[in-house]
Amino acid sequence: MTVFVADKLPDEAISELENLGQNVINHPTATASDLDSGLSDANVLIVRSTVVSKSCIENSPNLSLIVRAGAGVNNIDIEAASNLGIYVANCPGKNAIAVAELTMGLIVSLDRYLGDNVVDFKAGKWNKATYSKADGLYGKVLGVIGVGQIGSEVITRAKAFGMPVIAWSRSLTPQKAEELDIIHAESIEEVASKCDILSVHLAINNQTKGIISKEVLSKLKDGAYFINTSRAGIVDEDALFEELKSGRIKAGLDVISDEPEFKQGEFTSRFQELDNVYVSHHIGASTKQAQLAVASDAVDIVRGYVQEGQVRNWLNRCEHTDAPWQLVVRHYDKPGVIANVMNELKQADINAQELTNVIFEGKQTACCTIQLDAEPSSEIMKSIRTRQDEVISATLIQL
Ligand SMILES: NC(=O)c1ccc[n+]([C@@H]2O[C@H](COP(=O)([O-])OP(=O)(O)OC[C@H]3O[C@@H](n4cnc5c(N)ncnc54)[C@H](O)[C@@H]3O)[C@@H](O)[C@H]2O)c1
Ligand SMILES: O=C(O)CC[C@@H](O)C(=O)O
Repeated sequence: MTVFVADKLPDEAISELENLGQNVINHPTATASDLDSGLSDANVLIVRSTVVSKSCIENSPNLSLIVRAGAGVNNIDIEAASNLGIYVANCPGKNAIAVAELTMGLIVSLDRYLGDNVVDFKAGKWNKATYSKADGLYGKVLGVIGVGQIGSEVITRAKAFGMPVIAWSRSLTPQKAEELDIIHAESIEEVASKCDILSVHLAINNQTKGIISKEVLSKLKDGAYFINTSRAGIVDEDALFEELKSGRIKAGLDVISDEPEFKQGEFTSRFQELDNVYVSHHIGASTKQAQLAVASDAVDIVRGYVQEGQVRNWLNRCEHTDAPWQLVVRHYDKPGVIANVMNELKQADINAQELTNVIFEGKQTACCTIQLDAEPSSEIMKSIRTRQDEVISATLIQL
């Protein structure tokens, strides 16, 4: 197989892929436009933030697996991949600690004006007078939106700072909050109005786009900090800009909507004109520790695929087929048995949606489970059962 790596992965990961016997094409500086015209040979594509568009997917005839070496998958056109039966997988949680560390770093930096301290120092200015006005973090309430892998790591670290935590997450119950020793909020607005620092850790999708709305931001206390290390689209960025311009709040952002695709070069952003915002260069995941952990997970996904045909962390699998019937056929393990069962179903225009076949010790017998979109008639069932040299039993289950 050919594995195309369209982003920077550690050298160790490239060697591991080669050691799997794969033909590896390593393109660490690839951009979306490099991929848009398609990859003629690639069977597997590994990316970090590089955009994998519909055009790339539709013009890559041999592509069967896309691995996101990271958590968020909004840079991959998953619908286009699903339409062509291409697996999409990611590496969740492997960079969560790194992002949580940056989150705490942004909070400390805002409180102590660390960015400005350094800029003034390099410019030959001593400014203890201005930078001695930090508030301190102990006892400040941290609001967390999204208690997933990163949100959980942030909570752990906030507690070590002596910061009480109030959180909202779609699956956070009062009981779970009690177990985590945090305060449960009924809504994002409630968190925003009660916290001193609001940090967002949601995945971006149709439901979460713009979820940190103008209204949510307006609920923040005067002097509050807003931290975003998730995705720019989670927040109404125009509303955020206006709040920051008014000087009412401060922000630490690792993600902004005009983030350049290139890794190094000149660029402009409206946030550059504001003193009360620190923008880091989308480096949440970029510690050596996290990159090694993510890359090793990505290689492991490829290993499972090429060696066992299994895709770990498969994201675009249909969770529920809605198949109303399941046919379980225990059978002798010999050629044509499943084909004969499928032929019976085909003649009745019944579609098999998911099919698994497992084999018993001794390799004499096997069991095939088939999910069906319609009920086979008693004649079909009888016909399947009649082949006694092939079929041990055939059972129909309504799901
Ligand atoms: N700055 C960086 O470099 C960096 C690195 C890693 C991840 N991220 C971003 O952080 C996000 C979170 O990462 P994670 O590892 O914690 O992921 P995760 O899957 O563990 O957590 C995602 C959270 O989003 C919530 N969520 C998802 N869909 C939702 C919906 N429709 N409504 C309400 N809540 C919803 C989940 O319930 C969960 O709490 C990623 O999706 C990615 O965009 C950024
Ligand atoms: O790979 C990166 O540099 C960023 C990854 C990060 O945004 C993620 O979602 O995992």
